[in-house]
Amino acid sequence: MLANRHSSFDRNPPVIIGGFPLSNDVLVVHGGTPLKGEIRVRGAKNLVSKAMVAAVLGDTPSTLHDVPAISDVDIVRGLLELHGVRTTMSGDQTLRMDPTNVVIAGVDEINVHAGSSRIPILLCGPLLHRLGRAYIPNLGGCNIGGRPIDFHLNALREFGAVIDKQPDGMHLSAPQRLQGIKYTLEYPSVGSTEQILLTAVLAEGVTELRNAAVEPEIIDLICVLQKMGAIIKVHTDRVIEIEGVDRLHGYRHRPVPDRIETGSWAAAALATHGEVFVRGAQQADMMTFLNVYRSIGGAFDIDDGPDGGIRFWHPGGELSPVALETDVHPGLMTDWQQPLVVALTQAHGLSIVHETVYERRFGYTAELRQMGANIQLYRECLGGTPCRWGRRNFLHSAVIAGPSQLHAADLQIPDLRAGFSHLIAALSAEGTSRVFGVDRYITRGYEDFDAKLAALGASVERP
Ligand SMILES: CC(=O)N[C@H]1[C@@H](OP(=O)(O)OP(=O)(O)OC[C@H]2O[C@@H](n3ccc(=O)[nH]c3=O)[C@H](O)[C@@H]2O)O[C@H](CO)[C@@H](O)[C@@H]1O
Ligand SMILES: C=C(OP(=O)(O)O)C(=O)O
Repeated sequence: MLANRHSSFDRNPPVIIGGFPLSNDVLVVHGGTPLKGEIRVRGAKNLVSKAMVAAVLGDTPSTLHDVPAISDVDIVRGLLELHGVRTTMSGDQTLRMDPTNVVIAGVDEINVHAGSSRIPILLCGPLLHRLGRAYIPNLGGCNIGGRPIDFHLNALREFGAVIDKQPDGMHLSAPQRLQGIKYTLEYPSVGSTEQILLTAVLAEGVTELRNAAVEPEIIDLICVLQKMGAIIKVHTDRVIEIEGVDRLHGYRHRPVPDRIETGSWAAAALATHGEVFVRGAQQADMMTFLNVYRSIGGAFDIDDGPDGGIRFWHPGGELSPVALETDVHPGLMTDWQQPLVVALTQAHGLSIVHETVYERRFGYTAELRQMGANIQLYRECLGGTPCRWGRRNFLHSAVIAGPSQLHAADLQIPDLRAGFSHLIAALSAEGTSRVFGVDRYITRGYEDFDAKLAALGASVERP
């Protein structure tokens, strides 16, 4: 039985007294110690889970190396198993997936995964191709905005899928082989681009996708699909062309490293005046982050030899304020925003952060304010570019006045990256904080973070 902390939590919510769950899902953090040492990042959460879904498209087994031990991987593994894909994980975190006998899973079994992650919707195309029908439970993922799935559903309908939306999930069928489409995304959504890729590769004819997302994890998914036998051309200006083929086989793949985890530890090094070597991190996909890091006053050094990585540190002196906008790739990734904001509470002056990808990704700043940070939220687009959330009553711009001496607090984590940013804040604050919800949220995307914190000399304990 695979671990699924989310669904078991959802079915058996802990007793809550005084606003905090009474469980051992808490990390006690004695702040004030600079993080110093080395940790390793594995394959990116946002590629590994999609590559696992891609394995369903093949008619022979696939092997994925360097899979992180995170709960999102457990969830997708559980979903694949329910669909008859046999999975085995070896000691070095290599995952083998055998999709020879894909079956339709029971609705009740699948609903155990309702609300657990965003990944189930990506199974639509692969299951429709393999079985002619699919059942997709309601999605989960971080609560950072409305996160509609209209682009996914519109595209699937154009491919020829019939969709029956029910309160507890979606039943889909493909009365005949899905057909290639010409589709323009309203916004370069990562998930919708992956949906279209995973559906188009086995559809009949050519699919032309315009305004596609081109995040490094998407390019890596295209590499996976190409290894499986797909024909995919990435043109300039966000145009992707997919020539449908009749069959795909298994793949063997080593994923791109997790650039979000890398950025998170980098921000932690800066906020705690520390020095962290992130083994496995690669420069190319971190370029935008590295520019921002340097502008703030952080230092880094790149070792691009075999088994190299990136060393991040606070070089001493004052950190500088910056004006940032999150954006689709190659812009500054939204998932870096939350850890970076904690580092910006230590910069001297006013920083501006305009979140243009999600409309509600600043909720976590309430706890930072409680710790002494000076952060004001605004409905206006404070960056250079008006975004989709301007004039629509969303607090999606932040002004951070620093530096602030953070002090300890009890913190309730609201989502994955916010959780890591709360952890960074607690590590850099004076005194002892309790961070609640670490197992529920942080394990979604950070492998073995207790051990990594210990390796970096953090003073943390489990009560
Ligand atoms: C598992 C995974 O890979 N998650 C990542 C993925 O999320 P995810 O794939 O869910 O994010 P999207 O890129 O799809 O979402 C971006 C924006 O598009 C909107 N949208 C999306 C789909 C749709 O049908 N309609 C619509 O309006 C969303 O509400 C959001 O405002 O990309 C995000 C943007 O890089 C990252 O923050 C997430 O970490
Ligand atoms: C938003 C994130 O993930 P998800 O899309 O899985 O909720 C994230 O990884 O920060």
